Amino acid sequence: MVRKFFVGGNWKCNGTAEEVKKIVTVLNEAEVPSEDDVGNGPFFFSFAEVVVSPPFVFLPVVKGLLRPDFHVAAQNCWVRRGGAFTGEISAEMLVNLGIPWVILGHSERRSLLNESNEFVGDKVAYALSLGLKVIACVGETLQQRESGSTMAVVAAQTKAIAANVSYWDNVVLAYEPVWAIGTGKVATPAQAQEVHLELRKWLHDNVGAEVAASTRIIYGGSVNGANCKELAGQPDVDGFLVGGASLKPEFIDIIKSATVKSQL
Ligand SMILES: O=C(CO)COP(=O)(O)O
Repeated sequence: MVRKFFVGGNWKCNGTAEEVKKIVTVLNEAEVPSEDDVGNGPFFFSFAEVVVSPPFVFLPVVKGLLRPDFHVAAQNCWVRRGGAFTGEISAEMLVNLGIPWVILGHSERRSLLNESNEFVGDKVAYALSLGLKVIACVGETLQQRESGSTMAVVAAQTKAIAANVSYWDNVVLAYEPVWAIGTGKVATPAQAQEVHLELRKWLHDNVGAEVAASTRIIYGGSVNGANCKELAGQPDVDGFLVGGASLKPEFIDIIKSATVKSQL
């Protein structure tokens, strides 16, 4: 089963107009492997799908300047049709601007803005209904991990997402343990693989074998240029959602870790 390696850069609430242009220049000048470089391994992985997610206000400029083989994502969108919702950005607006992807259910929104599993599920449903592709995030807190409830937590989050998906080709599942986000404390490759495998089993048992085999499950949480290769070597890690390091030139090294798949 071909699962194209996926590397997302979540810029979060960072950057000035000048800084954003500089990051785009670095991305545009990067030499990244072609499909030929990585497409001949036993799993026929082709070169990574790269999606960067600037803050809303920079989306048009980034989309306008970014190389055509990389794409952009919004970091959120409103749960239903736009209207009298001050401060919100609707899925219709993203479609209107030609933004193909949206990140939904990020842990920072779940914890800081109280987004529940159901609310995230409703957002997923609405975004998908308009043809947007969704990076849907799940992940446990340190307390949940230490109390042994990691799988129960991510399964409940995934269930609320899955209940709203009928076409899985437009969904990437991002496993982002909260304790690893922005902390410099990355999950070990074994810890990441363990949860990714469980998530794939969950998809197998609750959605179907084909969806489980074809859906990209990506890891996020303190991924950097130094740890990405070992993580990418895990069989059920299909790419990354990168925060801090996506603002730096080492993001290119993370993209290049896609080549690890062809060497497995
Ligand atoms: O939240 C993340 C990506 O969505 C991960 O952030 P860091 O890579 O900064 O830990």
